Amino acid sequence: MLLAIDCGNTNTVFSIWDGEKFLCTMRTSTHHARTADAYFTWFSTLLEHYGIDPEITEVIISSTVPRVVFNLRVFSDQFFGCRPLVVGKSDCLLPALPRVDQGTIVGPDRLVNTAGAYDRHGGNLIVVDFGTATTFDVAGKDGAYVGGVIAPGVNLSLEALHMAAAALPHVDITKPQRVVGTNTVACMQSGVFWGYVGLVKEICARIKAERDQTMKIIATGGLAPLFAQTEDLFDVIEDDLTMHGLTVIHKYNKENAD
Ligand SMILES: Nc1ncnc2c1ncn2[C@@H]1O[C@H](COP(=O)(O)OP(=O)(O)O)[C@@H](O)[C@H]1O
Ligand SMILES: CC(C)(COP(=O)(O)O)[C@@H](O)C(=O)NCCC(=O)O
Ligand SMILES: [K+]
Repeated sequence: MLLAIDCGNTNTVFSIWDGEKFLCTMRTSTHHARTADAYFTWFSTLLEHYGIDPEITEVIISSTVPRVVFNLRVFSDQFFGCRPLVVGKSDCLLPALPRVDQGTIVGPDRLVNTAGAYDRHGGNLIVVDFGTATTFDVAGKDGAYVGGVIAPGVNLSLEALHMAAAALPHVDITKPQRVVGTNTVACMQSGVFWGYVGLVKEICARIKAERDQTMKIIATGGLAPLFAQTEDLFDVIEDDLTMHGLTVIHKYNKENAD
């Protein structure tokens, strides 16, 4: 079985893929100093809780935080006796090569999102991922990553207000009832929520105009459903898109290994 690990700047998600479906998904905060032993203690406790005893023989990792890869490699080697495939490393093949400026290192999560979305929907796509950053990943007709947009994440924006302004509290995002807030929290939520609705609409419209294409918009990340509540921002929401992309890349590497 395959263990797929998606490490973002905030959370690290582990999913076990039995070849047909995900058996379980587990989430922990991203912390580069977490040791292989600590991962295993957490991992095996949750497996026991779910009553799953999978035989993991392969591991694939996508990490936007380079430093965590070391301990995840040790985890993989020590507990499953295998060398993980790490997206973005030269020995990890991609179904389609990114078309970006020479020397640019694309976030592996964005390459994985693009591969996962292309596998499900074909080409000409915009993937909107509400993570620590909000990213727009554009897939060309052949499924290659052809560039995108990086904007501050929703929670990061709220946190930045709190950090920089003495009178602004820590606030969780929610859809405000009205645009005009009548208290500080409502004003902040309005600014970020409606600001993001506008940001998503404008960026997607401009991408479509620039590429002169109709493009399907796929949203992923925990906050995608919140933004879908209001307007028709996305064609589809898929919370398992990054994990699906990892299985696609893993399969491609197995089939094309020499
Ligand atoms: N279902 C959810 N509801 C509210 N906030 C969420 C949800 N899922 C994730 N978040 C928040 O969204 C932000 C990004 O999380 P995540 O998607 O895990 O980011 P990353 O992939 O960059 O680690 C974090 O601040 C996280 O707490
Ligand atoms: C843009 C990102 C910070 C998003 O990371 P995330 O929100 O998933 O933690 C990550 O994809 C990254 O570090 N990218 C490198 C630069 C690039 O993709 O062009
Ligand atoms: K992400």
